[in-house]
Parts: sequence; C-alpha cells; structure tokens
Amino acid sequence: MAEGHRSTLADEQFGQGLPEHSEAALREEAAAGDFRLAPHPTITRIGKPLLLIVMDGLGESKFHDEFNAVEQANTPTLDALKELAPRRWRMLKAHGTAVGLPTDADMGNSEVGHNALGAGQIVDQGAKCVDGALATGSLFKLDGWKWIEANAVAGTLHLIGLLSDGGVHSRYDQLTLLMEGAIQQGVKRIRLHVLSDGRDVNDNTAVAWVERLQGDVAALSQRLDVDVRIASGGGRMAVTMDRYESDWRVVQRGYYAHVLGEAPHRFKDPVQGVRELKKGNTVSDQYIEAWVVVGEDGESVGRVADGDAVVTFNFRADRMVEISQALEYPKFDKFDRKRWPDFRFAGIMQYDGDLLLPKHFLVPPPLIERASEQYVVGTGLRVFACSESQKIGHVTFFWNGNRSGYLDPKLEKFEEIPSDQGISFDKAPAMKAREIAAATKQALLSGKYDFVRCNFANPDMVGHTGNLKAAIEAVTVTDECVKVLLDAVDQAGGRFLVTADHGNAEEMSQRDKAGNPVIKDGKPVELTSHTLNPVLCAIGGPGLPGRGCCWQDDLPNAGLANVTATFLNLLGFEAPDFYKPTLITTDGE
Ligand SMILES: O=C(O)[C@@H](CO)OP(=O)(O)O
Ligand SMILES: [Mn+2]
Ligand SMILES: [Mn+2]
Repeated sequence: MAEGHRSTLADEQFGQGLPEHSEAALREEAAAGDFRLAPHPTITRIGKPLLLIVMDGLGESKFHDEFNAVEQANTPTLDALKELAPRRWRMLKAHGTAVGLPTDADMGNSEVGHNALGAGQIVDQGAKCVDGALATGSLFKLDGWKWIEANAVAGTLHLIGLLSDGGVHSRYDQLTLLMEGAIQQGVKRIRLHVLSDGRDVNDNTAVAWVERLQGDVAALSQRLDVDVRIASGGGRMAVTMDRYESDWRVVQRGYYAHVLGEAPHRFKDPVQGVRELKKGNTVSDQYIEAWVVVGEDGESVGRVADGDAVVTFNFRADRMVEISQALEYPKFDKFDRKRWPDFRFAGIMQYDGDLLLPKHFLVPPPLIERASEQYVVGTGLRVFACSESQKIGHVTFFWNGNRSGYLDPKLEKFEEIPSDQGISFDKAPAMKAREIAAATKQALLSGKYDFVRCNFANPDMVGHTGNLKAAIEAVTVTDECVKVLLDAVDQAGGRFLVTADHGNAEEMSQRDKAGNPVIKDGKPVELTSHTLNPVLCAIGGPGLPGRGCCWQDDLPNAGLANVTATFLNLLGFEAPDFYKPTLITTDGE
C-alpha cells in the first residue's frame, strides 16, 4: 500500500520524471547489474581509495568579522586547499531550490544536503510534498488519513511536532492548515504537543511561538466551534526529537509528556508556564524541560486515550523515527512506556521507507530513485562510511536516498562512533571528530575500500548552540582532522573531495538588514540556525590523473547535487546521464 501511495502522488503531482520502481525492484535491478557504471575515458580507476569529507554546517559568509567562527578558527588545511590549488576548489549552492526546498529563502539542512550529495539529482523535498498535499487537499483523501479518520472524529486528534517556521523539520503554516483541514473533515477535539525550537529559528522565541499558537487556537476554536488546546511540550533537544538513538531518554520524556500527561512542569496556562520556564533566558529554547498543561482538576488536558488519533507533523525523518517507534511498535524495550493506549497513529510522512515506519502516513515521502550508492555497489565498489551517532544516518540513510541499512552488506561498512550524551555540545566542541578521523584513516589505509566517506558533525552541532568560542574551537578541530585524512590520502596515493552540506558556524550572530550584528542588552544576539551560504568543494590527492582535473567553467550555479557526478568521476566512472553535471574536466590543465 505504501508503494501505491508513493507512485500515484509522485506521478500525478510531483513526478521526478524517472521510472517507477519499488525498493525491492531497485534492489533486484542492482543485483542484475542494471547499476553498472561505465569507466570514465580519462579519469581512470587506480585501485586507490577516494576520500569524501562532509564538514557538517561549515559554510562561507560574506561577513568577515569576529562572529564568523570559520574565519576566526585556525584552518591552515582548508586555507591551503584554496591557496595551493586555485583551479581545484570552488563554492557550491547548498540552500533553497538548488537542493529541492520550496524557495530560495529556505536555508540548507543536513537532510536535503546529504540527499543531494548522494543522489546527484534535485528532488522535491518533504516540505514541498506536504505543501502540495495540503494545497490540493489530497492529504485528506489518501489512505493515511482514512486510517485515523474515525478515531480523529470520534475521539481526540493529537498533533505532535516542532513549533516554528524554520522549515527544516516542520512549518507553522502547515500545522495550522492541517488543523483547519482536519476540522473540515469533522474533527472536534485537537490537542497540540509542541516542541520549542531555538535552532532553526532564533533562540528565546519559545514564548512568542506558544503565544502565537495560543492566539490562533483560541480564534480557531471560536470560529469553528471546536475544542483545541495546547497540551504538552518541551525543548526539541531535551524532549522527543532525539535521532539515531543518541539518547532514548529524550524520547521517553516526550512520550511521558505527550501520551501519559506526565512531566516535571505542570501549569494551567502554556504561555505563562513557558514564560516562567524561560525567565531570565537561562535555558535555551532547545533545552526547555518537558511540561504539560493541566486542568482545574490538576489532570493533564491532553493525555492520549484509547480510541484517539495521533499525528506527528514534522516532515523530516531523522528526529521522528524514535518517537514513531515508541508510538507504533507493539514490542518496545527502549524505555518503559507504562501505558500504550489503543490509538491510531500516522506520520505526516513515512520516516523510514525500509522499516515502513510509521506504517501509516498522510503524505507520500519523496522517493529518491537511483541514488549513487546503488551504482557504486552495483559496480562492485567497496564503501566505508563513518560519523558519530548524531550524524551517522546523514552519510548512510540520507546519502542513500532515505534507505536505511546496507544496500549491499558485502560491499559496505558503516561505522558509528558513539556521540556524547546529555550535554550541550559547546561543552565538548571537538565532539568525536578525532575518533571519526582515526577510524576513517584506518579505513583509507586498509586497502579494503574504494570509496571512503565521513561526516564531521561538530561545526554544525556546536554552531547550533550559539556559543561563538566553542564554534571556533569546533572548526579548528575539524581542520585538524581534515589534515589527518588528507595526509592519509597522500600516503595511500588516493584522491579526495572535501565539501560541506550547508552553512552554520560561519555566522554566529544575528544581523540586521544592513548586515550589522544585532546587539541586545550590550551583547550580540546569537544565531543558532543554519544559513543560506554556499559551501566549499575542493578536490586533490596524488591519485588525480596525470594531466590533472580542474573545474568546468560553465557551471556558475552548481550546487551540492553536482558533487555526485564529480565523485563518481573521481572513482573512475562516468555518472548516469540524468545526474547533475560533473564539476570537473581533464581538459585544460
Ligand atoms: O539538528 C537538526 O535537526 C538540524 C537543524 O534543525 O540540523 P541538521 O540539518 O544539520 O541535522
Ligand atoms: Mn548538516
Ligand atoms: Mn544542523
């Protein structure tokens, strides 16, 4: 059924112009050799590894002042890439329509960035698919809605997700359209379980967001004569939105607050309550502890009951997988659920197409067909991918077009370095970069792999804390680790490509329209989000062909999706012709 959903909607409304294939068919084809790459005419295979590094959240800003953590950091390796090989580096677009987001005002993010890097194509992303399904009303006609409809109408509809207009995981306008649409379908009672952001939008805006929602909910309730209330919440990094099993306690807090109605903070009015929790702004919006709204009787107003319906309204997958498991799996041992009511659950998207999780979803997810790894393993190349827990799925799941697990366990090895748990990453800004470098170096020198890729999480994760000093340290350590790996490429006689998935650390202060840092109470106001900035792409290594490679001159608007054909060339192969064009040529140098 899931496949049927995907194909109908993908074809009719958001067609990618590529042939329809089910996952199973794709794998069969791979096995049958349909994914063999043709050798590149001039960049030959040398039997030495290609290294690809993603520096997560490291972009280039036009502001060259003290708030640019990338420029403030000590980066001799990255500087040398530019200075020593002027024709082997360039900048790439990493935001907006260049990576499949709805508009060029949308900042880049890891999901779309790694999807583009791995898939070589620009695919309409989840945000756009949900926009379309809400605009046409198809969302309420498909099987996902049908699955929850009777419960939603007869019981309570619970909506769980991130409260902001960041556009990375969710969007406020989609939440309100979803509510309105559900009410038109006959829903009378809605409970909202909302996570504060402070990461994709400015920090210390949590109160304003809850206040806005409270206002809109009051107006809606009155206008349409329905009972809608804010029921529970917390900060996204402390409650519900863990990813890649970094810390299940985060999900447990969410399940307890949203489903059981249990939380350390209980108050009658969510605006006043959150205002109290945010007093003096001593805690970031991202880390607000779990809270529930209680009625006169002291009981939670929004615990999930038998016969209710639950929808998670984040369209992005990584941070919804664990809560979906907690909501959906009959057998579940990550924490004690205490009570698992008999409700019906649908995600606004399916968050994992291989696990088919959740089973029911309101909007078909973007299917990314013919991702590069299918060709890479289809050609028999051996792959090593490494990161720490916070980003491991980025270089595997997102990279492989949202496929979880191995495409070919005989040819691929994914290595996860456990991330620190329970701390804000500015407390340990190196994160696990050195461990990632060590594991990746070992893979490069082992002779066991043709394609070795890794992701350094710390410019991004530390950038999100808003702590400038820590972000500078994070970038410095990243540069040091890039050096370790480029030295290993030298030793191995291989080739490399260094890039990033979007910006973050290069802008650590909010700016006014004139570009000046925003100052409040005598202090610069931190910027915790990603940016719209371009990212570096640099190639090199002793294994480059005799006459070398350099950039094509005619691709001024190239973006992350052009990297895919480029690294396939560096592996010694031609890219599929429907991929975005390669950035390199062997003419002219
Ligand atoms: O932390 C995350 O979930 C996002 C920001 O919302 O960052 P990234 O896209 O880099 O993973
Ligand atoms: Mn990222
Ligand atoms: Mn990020």
